[in-house]
Amino acid sequence: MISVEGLTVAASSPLVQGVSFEICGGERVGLIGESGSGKSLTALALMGLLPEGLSATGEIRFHGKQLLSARERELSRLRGNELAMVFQEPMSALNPLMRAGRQVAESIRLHGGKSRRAASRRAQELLESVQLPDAYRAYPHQLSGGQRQRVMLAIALANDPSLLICDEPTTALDVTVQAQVLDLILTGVTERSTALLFITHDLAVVARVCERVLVMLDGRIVEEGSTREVLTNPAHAYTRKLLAASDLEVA
Ligand SMILES: Nc1ncnc2c1ncn2[C@@H]1O[C@H](COP(=O)(O)OP(=O)(O)OP(=O)(O)O)[C@@H](O)[C@H]1O
Repeated sequence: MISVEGLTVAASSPLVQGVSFEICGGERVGLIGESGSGKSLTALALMGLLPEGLSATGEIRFHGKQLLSARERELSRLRGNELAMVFQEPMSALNPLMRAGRQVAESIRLHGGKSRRAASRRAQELLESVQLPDAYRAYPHQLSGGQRQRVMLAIALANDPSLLICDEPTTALDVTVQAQVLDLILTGVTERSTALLFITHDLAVVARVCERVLVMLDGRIVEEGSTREVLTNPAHAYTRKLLAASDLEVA
């Protein structure tokens, strides 16, 4: 479904180097590694959203299409439709002046060609599916951090994407809220057979959510395997260090 081959992201020097991996339809893959290891830049390169001044080389194929050489018009057609992303900070991704329900509905209308009425109805259903039945008319500032992140999830899943990328979606939330948002992500992708690339530095989250895991260090993938394999029998010294530093108990 998506395959990344020799992805390098560079400013004046390389920040991500020769990264290769594949994600199959419906597969849930974790991307772990310490701060600055290149996880977010890898995700942004997949979305075609790298900050100015950074350039990507290599190959990213999504359903056979080359993304790195795709025109912006093609990429924006894919984003929010086939390819969706949830960021760490929902407030910066939401429009503060637009009611939550309308933001979900707009995302449906932009890609789905539904009538205004049908899109509003679907937006309400999506808000119910993330357990926010009363949020349609709320503005983002009237919602809590966890509620905003659930609105973002409803927007990201609105058009049944084939790949959802989550970049530390629960890091800014309270622990109890984290678990709820994680469950909703898991349910949302499972129901749709959406593949998931989940970026986190929390191994417990990986153990709960992901079937396979990629470990990044200094811009490269240093280990990959099934979550169980990597967490019970890590091959790379860095992965062993990550495991030792976590309080994860792997049976
Ligand atoms: N716009 C930019 N220009 C130059 N360097 C950048 C830019 N964005 C990120 N970097 C650098 O690239 C490296 C990788 O950053 P990235 O954000 O991908 O790390 P990360 O693994 O996602 O970290 P975190 O867990 O803190 O989000 C870091 O050293 C960072 O300082």
